[in-house]
Amino acid sequence: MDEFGFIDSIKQEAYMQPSLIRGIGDDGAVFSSEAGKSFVTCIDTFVEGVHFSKETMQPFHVGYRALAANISDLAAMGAEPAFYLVSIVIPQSWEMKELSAIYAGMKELAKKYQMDLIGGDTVSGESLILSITVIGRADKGKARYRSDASVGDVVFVTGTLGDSQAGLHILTNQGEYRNSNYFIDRHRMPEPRIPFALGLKGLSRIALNDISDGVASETNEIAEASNVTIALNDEEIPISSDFVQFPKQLQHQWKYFGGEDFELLGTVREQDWEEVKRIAEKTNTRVSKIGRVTGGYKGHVLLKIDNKEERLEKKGYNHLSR
Ligand SMILES: Nc1ncnc2c1ncn2[C@@H]1O[C@H](COP(=O)(O)OP(=O)(O)OP(=O)(O)O)[C@@H](O)[C@H]1O
Ligand SMILES: Cc1ncc(C[n+]2csc(CCOP(=O)(O)O)c2C)c(N)n1
Ligand SMILES: [Mg+2]
Ligand SMILES: [Mg+2]
Ligand SMILES: [Mg+2]
Repeated sequence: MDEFGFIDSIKQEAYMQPSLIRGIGDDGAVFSSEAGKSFVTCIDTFVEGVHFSKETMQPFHVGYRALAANISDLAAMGAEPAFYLVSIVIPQSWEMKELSAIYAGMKELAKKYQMDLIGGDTVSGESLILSITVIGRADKGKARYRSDASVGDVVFVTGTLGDSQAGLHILTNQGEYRNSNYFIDRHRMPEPRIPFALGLKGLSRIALNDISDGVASETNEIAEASNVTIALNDEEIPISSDFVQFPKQLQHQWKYFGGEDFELLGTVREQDWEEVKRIAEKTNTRVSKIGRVTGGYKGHVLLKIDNKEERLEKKGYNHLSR
């Protein structure tokens, strides 16, 4: 199969989004804007040897995880997913059936959110790289920013933290672990929190960020963007029941600095916290209050742990720490 045959093979037979005018097959895709809506776009890249290896993921997971990370950014912006474009760099060593499986992984998740694949690019290269652009829409004035935290807000997080790195650890280390499939799935097939994020549309103000690099890094991002201090409480950080089987030091490392959990971190007014809990229940999403926004130092995160309060540094997965 050549480049054009490949493009034909990944093309959807029918599109789901009514605003799409022209999808795959021309120099660009065309879709119409909608009254009262703003577009939101995000791009993230997924690289063999950096984000995955043949040891940690099957081709299906590669596609699923790469698109999930992008949809998670749409959730963090309060946007409803609509379209995606995929740029793929393909090494000689990857077979056509593996490439089809990558697209099957993306398609499974795309179908869930009625997203259409409307374009991309195909080139050969040395390692497998997927770069995905997603396009979503938010009601005008309702995109959610990292800069919207205010003193007095409740800080919350969805799901449990550290599971993805526990899964990666299981996949790359020998050993017997309880519930290993749960942790492996959390690493390979994270669930973007779209229903929860869209359920919060009614709130007048909420700061949101998604956890790709670890809650320490993302909490610092909100604190910096909003010019506030955020105080977290270690005892309130949610972990899954079998997370305690790992050494204490690894638990600490993974939940604060591990990343790839793709949970949402947010801050809301105290009086809106009940509504957040109601929407979480309605959308089957676990949510936990983990701290408070306070005044004082601007752009700092403090962590109460073992009866001490210390600074939680903006450390975590960083591609350019050299
Ligand atoms: N190479 C780049 N060129 C232009 N803008 C960039 C580049 N890299 C990042 N950005 C922009 O910087 C901001 C922060 O991006 P960042 O990638 O840190 O966020 P994220 O996608 O939520 O996190 P992650 O990549 O860890 O999932 C975004 O506005 C992003 O578009
Ligand atoms: C084989 C293998 N080795 C290491 C890791 C760990 N890892 C890679 S990227 C990243 C942060 C998120 O990246 P980004 O900021 O690009 O979203 C993390 C925690 C992995 N997933 N697979
Ligand atoms: Mg990014
Ligand atoms: Mg993000
Ligand atoms: Mg990152």
